[in-house]
Amino acid sequence: MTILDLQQVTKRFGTHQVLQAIDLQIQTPKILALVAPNGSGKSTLLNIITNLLKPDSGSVKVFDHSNTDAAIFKQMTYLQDNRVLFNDLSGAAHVRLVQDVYGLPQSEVDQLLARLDMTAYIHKKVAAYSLGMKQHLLFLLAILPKPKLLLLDEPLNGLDPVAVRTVQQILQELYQQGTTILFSSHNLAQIDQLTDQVIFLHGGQLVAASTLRQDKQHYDLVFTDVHPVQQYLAAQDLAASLKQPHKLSVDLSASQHQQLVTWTKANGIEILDEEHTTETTDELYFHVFGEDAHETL
Ligand SMILES: Nc1ncnc2c1ncn2[C@@H]1O[C@H](COP(=O)(O)OP(=O)(O)OP(=O)(O)O)[C@@H](O)[C@H]1O
Repeated sequence: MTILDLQQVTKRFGTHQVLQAIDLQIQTPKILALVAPNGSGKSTLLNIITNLLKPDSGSVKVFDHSNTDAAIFKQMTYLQDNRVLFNDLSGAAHVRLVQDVYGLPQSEVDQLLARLDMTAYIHKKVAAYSLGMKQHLLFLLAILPKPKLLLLDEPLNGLDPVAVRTVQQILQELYQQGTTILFSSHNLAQIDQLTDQVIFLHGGQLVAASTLRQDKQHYDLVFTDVHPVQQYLAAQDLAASLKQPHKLSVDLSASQHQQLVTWTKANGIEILDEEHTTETTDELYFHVFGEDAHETL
């Protein structure tokens, strides 16, 4: 069974092509982060998956059913932004609505209320909630049904560090119990704490960070003779920087690295030391979106 299957999904607002032929297949449970600058179409994509918005073309299937089939909502929940909450209702009233629909025992609700430290304000009206309190409530409502597919639009927004940790722990537990989690976030360090599976939405298309990570790694290399290596790398169009008299920093794919090793051996140059690091999501973000992204963060 395919958990999520998006085929050639497109969406345009006026002349703005927000999503261009998006394909995304999730076959096994995972935690997947959706990352892009503001206004790139993350919410649009999540809204299309949950059938709140119709794509211009393409198809969306959830657990092998069309996303227009209401039955999928027994297994899929969605944390949207807090405008979906009712200001005149208490948090408890929101919880009761979800509890009734999904037939959830009170003991489970109480346990989560305590864990999320919400008992002090759950009976107050949402109108009196802070941003963080609303975010807690949205998160609680989304996880209560123990969905098999959990979609979260910026779930860590407005949460203090303790709450971030609790939410991260709960998400990890859900994942370990078989839930697939697709969430958007701008906080790249928090993403790295949760998952190494990241997809960037760039120019209306999805780019998997894993392909970029596998593609290039950052190498610090110490050579017996650095000058010929600099010439070799320049001839390959690879930008290397000299860090110390014998040390070069360069981004290389696995095959480029192998070729360099072969070339140094053939030319009597020894690699005295080698360290390589995988790019963090933060580094990859700037790699994908460039400096323009800085202004939109
Ligand atoms: N209903 C709509 N009508 C017209 N334009 C829209 C509509 N909804 C979204 N857009 C536009 O589509 C683009 C993508 O918006 P979206 O909210 O999906 O981005 P996002 O990546 O979630 O942004 P953010 O990170 O700021 O939440 C934006 O340019 C936005 O102005």
